Amino acid sequence: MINKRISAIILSGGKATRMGGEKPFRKVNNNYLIEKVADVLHNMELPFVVVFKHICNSENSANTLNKCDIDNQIHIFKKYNQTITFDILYNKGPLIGILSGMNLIEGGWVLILPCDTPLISENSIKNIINKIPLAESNNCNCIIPKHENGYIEPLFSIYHKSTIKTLEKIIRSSSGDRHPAIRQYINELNPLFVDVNEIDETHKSFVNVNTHNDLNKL
Ligand SMILES: Nc1nc2c(ncn2[C@@H]2O[C@H](COP(=O)(O)OP(=O)(O)OP(=O)(O)O)[C@@H](O)[C@H]2O)c(=O)[nH]1
Repeated sequence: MINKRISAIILSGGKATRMGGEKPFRKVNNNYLIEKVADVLHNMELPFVVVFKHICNSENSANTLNKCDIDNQIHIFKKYNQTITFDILYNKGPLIGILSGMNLIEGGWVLILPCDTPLISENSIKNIINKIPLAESNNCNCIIPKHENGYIEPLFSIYHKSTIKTLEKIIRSSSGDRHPAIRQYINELNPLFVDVNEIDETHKSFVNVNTHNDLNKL
């Protein structure tokens, strides 16, 4: 049984422009893409919040979710019996997804996962969660996998709920159409960077699906 101080957020919004939209509900074999990630969390008995895109499909608030979106979202709610929610702002990128999910989580550590990593393994999640005691003893408030070349995996990371104030500040100060940068969030935190090989030596858990070609290769 996983410690209840840990919850997860599955980021399931975004425009998915490279895929032509609707990334969470693209079919992989007989499952939706998002179910690959949700199944792993479900098997681990980790509570989670799924954050879908803002209920308006455009700046025009009259253009809201269609029936198919809603049916798919209800399917996820019924299948896992976990909270589903929506971005509180339109088109602001993954940070608004994290904030929208964190708003519904009482406290503790929050594992952030994208919906588009169908090769994610239970072991990789256990490995990052096992870094929490080290983060706590070093007063770190997030745990971020890092590759040898310096590339980081901020959407397969753990953040402490106490970082929500920093997140709100960054989102509030962002302007125009540009998405607030996740790097800016991390720069204001005290991260524990961990070698990706300690999380998943195959790196498969970090492989994300962006195009139809990526989907066909699975
Ligand atoms: N809730 C939420 N999730 C997002 C948002 N933007 C991206 N994501 C999620 O973050 C993960 C990585 O997304 P990307 O592939 O970088 O962006 P995308 O918008 O899905 O796709 P592209 O438009 O092709 O870049 C995916 O799981 C997305 O569902 C957002 O604005 N809100």
